[in-house]
Amino acid sequence: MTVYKALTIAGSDSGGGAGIQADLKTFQELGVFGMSAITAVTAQNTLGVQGVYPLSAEAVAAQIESVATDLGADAVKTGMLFSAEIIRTVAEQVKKHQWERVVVDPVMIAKGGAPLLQEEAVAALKEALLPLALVITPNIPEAEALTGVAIRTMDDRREAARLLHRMGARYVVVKGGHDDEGEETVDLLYNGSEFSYFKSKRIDTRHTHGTGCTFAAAVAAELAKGRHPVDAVGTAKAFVQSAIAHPLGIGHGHGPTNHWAYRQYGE
Ligand SMILES: Nc1ncnc2c1ncn2[C@@H]1O[C@H](COP(=O)(O)OP(=O)(O)O)[C@@H](O)[C@H]1O
Ligand SMILES: Cc1ncc(COP(=O)(O)OP(=O)(O)O)c(N)n1
Repeated sequence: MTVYKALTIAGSDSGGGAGIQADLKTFQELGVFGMSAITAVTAQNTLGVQGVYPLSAEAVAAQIESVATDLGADAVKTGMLFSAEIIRTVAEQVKKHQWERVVVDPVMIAKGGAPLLQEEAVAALKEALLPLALVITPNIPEAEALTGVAIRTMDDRREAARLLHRMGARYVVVKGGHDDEGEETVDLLYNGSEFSYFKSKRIDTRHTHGTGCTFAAAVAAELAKGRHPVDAVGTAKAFVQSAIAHPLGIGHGHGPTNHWAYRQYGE
């Protein structure tokens, strides 16, 4: 039996909806063995982020080395990286282990407004990590912060995607969850020459905590199995749609998505 393996390098969400926890659940649901290197511990629940406790860059590097030198990884996903120092360490590790199937989810701010990346670390993300990404998955505010383009229209999104591709990411997905106009959510994908659009019915719900992590983790899981990035994005869109459409209804705020919905109910 071939065992496909994916490594997530991200923050821990004690509430289980986002971060490392969302990534590992998604890997498992898509039939991929999940491994983790934790960058920061957050005290977090459906009401917000109550605390952020970063690990040292040395601790992050040690976790990655442990995975790389024994188990290996077919794909790698990065999420909350918190500081420029951790970003540079992760970039060095990606290069050292010659990982190519790398998904960079440039996590900056939680939906409730809590910062998960220091402001001065945005430059390091652009310079050190973005050029190593096979797929980058910013939401609209993250694409704006990385490119300086104010995104109001689909044309603006295409412009931001072109710039992100020019910075070195081979496939750019500018997700549409924050564009609350229209009946559909549209994720735009750019491969350097053409655009494709992944559309689904917009679900009217407040239970969207962790959608971005779940989406990027699903892309990484599919890449780990050897899928083409475009097919991986298609599966990720269907996975997250099902996870939002079948909410668990837990917690008192913005609840987590349902990571087993895709397996249980399909798309
Ligand atoms: N209300 C919604 N209905 C359907 N899909 C959604 C909804 N909100 C977000 N999504 C999808 O969830 C994924 C994450 O989107 P987004 O909210 O833009 O990212 P983030 O969680 O990083 O802010 C995308 O595939 C997006 O299309
Ligand atoms: C530890 C941790 N990492 C990432 C996030 C952001 O997750 P995201 O999928 O963008 O979902 P929201 O926080 O925006 O609901 C996080 N919250 N915690």
